[in-house]
Amino acid sequence: MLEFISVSKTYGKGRKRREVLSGVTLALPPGRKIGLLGATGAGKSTVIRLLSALEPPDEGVVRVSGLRCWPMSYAGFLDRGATLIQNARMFEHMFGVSSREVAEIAEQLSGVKVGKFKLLKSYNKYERRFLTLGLTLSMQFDWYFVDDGIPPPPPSTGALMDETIQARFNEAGVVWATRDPAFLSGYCDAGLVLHRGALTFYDTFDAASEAYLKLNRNEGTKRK
Ligand SMILES: Nc1ncnc2c1ncn2[C@@H]1O[C@H](COP(=O)(O)OP(=O)(O)OP(=O)(O)O)[C@@H](O)[C@H]1O
Repeated sequence: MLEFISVSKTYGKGRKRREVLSGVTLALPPGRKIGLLGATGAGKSTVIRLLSALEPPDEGVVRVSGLRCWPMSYAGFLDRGATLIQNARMFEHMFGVSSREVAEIAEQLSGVKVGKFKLLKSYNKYERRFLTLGLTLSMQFDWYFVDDGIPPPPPSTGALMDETIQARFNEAGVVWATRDPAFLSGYCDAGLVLHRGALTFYDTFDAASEAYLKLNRNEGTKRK
C-alpha cells in the first residue's frame, strides 16, 4: 500500500502561491497499474516526486509498504564521479542486492562497453543515460513511477530493455503520469485524477478517464 495522509504541497508565496495538493488522503493498492491524469501544470510531476520520496510534503505523511523506485527518468541517484561497480555497491549497501549482479545487468541492458576504472562522467551522455536506465532496472522494486515517458532505450538492446521494463512493472505497482488518457488506455487498470489541489483514486482507468475528460470539458466551458 502507498498512502497519502492529509498531504498538502504548495509552491511560492502571495500572488505566486500555487497549491498542488490540499489535504489529500488516499491509499493506492499494491500491484495496480495506475494512470495519473492531470492537465498541464496541475502538479503531476510534484505528485510523482511526493510518491517516490524525492520531495517531502509540506504537511501530512506519505506512508509505503515495500520498496519504491525513483521516477524512471531520474538520474540523481548516480554518483557520476564513481565507476559502474562503485555505483552498484551503493545498491548493495541500500538494498542488500549483489553489486556484481547489479553491474552485470546494467551493462547488459545498456549495451555499453563498460571500463573497469571508467567513471560514469567519462561516458558520453547517451551511454550514461543507458547505464542509468540499466541500473534502475537491475533489481525489482515494489513501486515504479513514470513521469510522462520512459527514456528511449538503446537501439542495440531496446528489445531486452522493453522486456525487462515489462517484467519489472508486472511484479509491481506503477503510477504513470500523463495529460492524455488515450496514451495509457489498455495498460492501466486504475486511475488518479489531479485537479485544483484534489487527488482522487478510481478503481478503474475508464472511470478516471471519464472524470478527467468531464473536468476538462467543464474548464473549457467556463473559459468560453
Ligand atoms: N520547485 C518548484 N518551485 C516552484 N514552483 C514549482 C516547483 N515545481 C513545480 N512548481 C509549480 O507547481 C505547479 C505544478 O507543477 P508540476 O510540474 O508538478 O505540474 P505538471 O502537471 O507535471 O505539469 P506538466 O503537465 O506541464 O508537466 C506549476 O504551477 C509549477 O510552476
